[in-house]
Amino acid sequence: MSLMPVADAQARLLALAAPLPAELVPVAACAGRWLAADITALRDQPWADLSAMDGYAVRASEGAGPWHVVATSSAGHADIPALQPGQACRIFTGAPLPAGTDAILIQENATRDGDRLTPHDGTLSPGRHVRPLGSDFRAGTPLLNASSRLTPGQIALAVLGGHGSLPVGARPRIALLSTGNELVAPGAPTPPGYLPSSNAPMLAALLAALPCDVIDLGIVPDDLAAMTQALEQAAQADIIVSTGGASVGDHDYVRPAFAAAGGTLDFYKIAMRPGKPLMAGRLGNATFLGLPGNPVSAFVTGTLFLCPLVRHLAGSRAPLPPVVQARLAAPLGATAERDDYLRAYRGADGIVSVTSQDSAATAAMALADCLIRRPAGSAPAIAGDMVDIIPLTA
Ligand SMILES: Nc1nc2c(c(=O)[nH]1)N[C@H]1C(S)=C(S)[C@@H](COP(=O)(O)OP(=O)(O)OC[C@H]3O[C@@H](n4cnc5c(N)ncnc54)[C@H](O)[C@@H]3O)O[C@H]1N2
Ligand code: MOO
Repeated sequence: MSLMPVADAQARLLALAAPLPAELVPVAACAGRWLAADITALRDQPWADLSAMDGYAVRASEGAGPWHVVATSSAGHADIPALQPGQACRIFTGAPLPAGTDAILIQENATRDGDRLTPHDGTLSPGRHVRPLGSDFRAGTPLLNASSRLTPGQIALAVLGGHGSLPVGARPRIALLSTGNELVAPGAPTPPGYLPSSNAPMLAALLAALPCDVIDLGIVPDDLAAMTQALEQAAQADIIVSTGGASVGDHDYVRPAFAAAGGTLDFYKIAMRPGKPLMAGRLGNATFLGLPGNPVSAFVTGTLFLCPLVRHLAGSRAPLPPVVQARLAAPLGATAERDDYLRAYRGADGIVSVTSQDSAATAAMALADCLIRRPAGSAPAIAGDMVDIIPLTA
């Protein structure tokens, strides 16, 4: 089987499943979700001409005063009587200006003696310290576009626009399966022949910044029947992810088990390093992603395939990780027939690839804050060359 280019494999993976249906979610739970519809303001903001300061509402044309303070306006009250010439209204931040006033004299700039109010100087322009009705937005104004990923600021805007719930893409459910007779649970004793299973906690951490629910189904032994049963059980989820058992060894049961469970494989083996034995397909209503077992390979393929799939199902229309250009601090060798995704970090003099690029080298991987993408067939690069990098952020 020939190796599939990374971009083709990403496109095929995303084509395997449509975004999940939208659901109406209370605003307090909408952070990081993708909007499923355009959002329009249901109210004017501010709802009236409001004071931006604590002080007195007056008529600016009477700037020299003095005024007679006859009323009080505070936030949460709407029925303030209209003022006559020569009258002022005590007012607090966020309160509506009475009819007949058009400016705020802040209290630090005035002297009050009983009901008599005198400004310290006579200059006051209309609109001073006033937030006019609808100056933030008017009812009917488009506020947010479908497919935006909701930020804290956008949530504030939607709430002030009158929305208590928003239509957002549903949270994909992701079932994780770790395969291998050699694996024990994190923190469990590791007698000779055993090692702690790190892939599921790593993937859960990778997904923690995305709106999704992770179900860790634990460690499955290298056994066709056990793996087949585990896959059938996992098919309740929207996405099934396995790690390990993806290669061609005698104990690599994931592909035969996937077939035995009734799955349809869409592609296998990608032209990338690390991550070559990646596979994807459909099993029932779930999309299946089989990641290689090496911890670094699982991390890189999790970043380039699993996270985009989750974003796509959750409603993102640009689910692939952004690629940016950056300057190399040190030379890099040529690449062969696969794209290289080098673990690297952004140093003071540019991008530095970590010392070991072995797909089992977790100590080196843990130093990385970006991946350098080097296409197959690249010539050697020297310090100062520009390269593509993928920042390792959610
Ligand atoms: N003859 C060939 N051998 C291999 C090829 C090949 O093309 N021909 N491909 C190599 C490549 S590339 C990779 S990547 C690995 C992937 O192998 P598997 O997906 O089958 O992974 P395993 O054999 O199950 O495990 C590999 C390695 O990773 C450790 N591992 C597995 N799961 C976990 C886990 N949850 N936490 C921590 N570490 C884990 C496992 O113990 C092995 O050391 O195949 C190459 N071989
Ligand atoms: O393609 Mo493998 O993931 O190099 O170790």
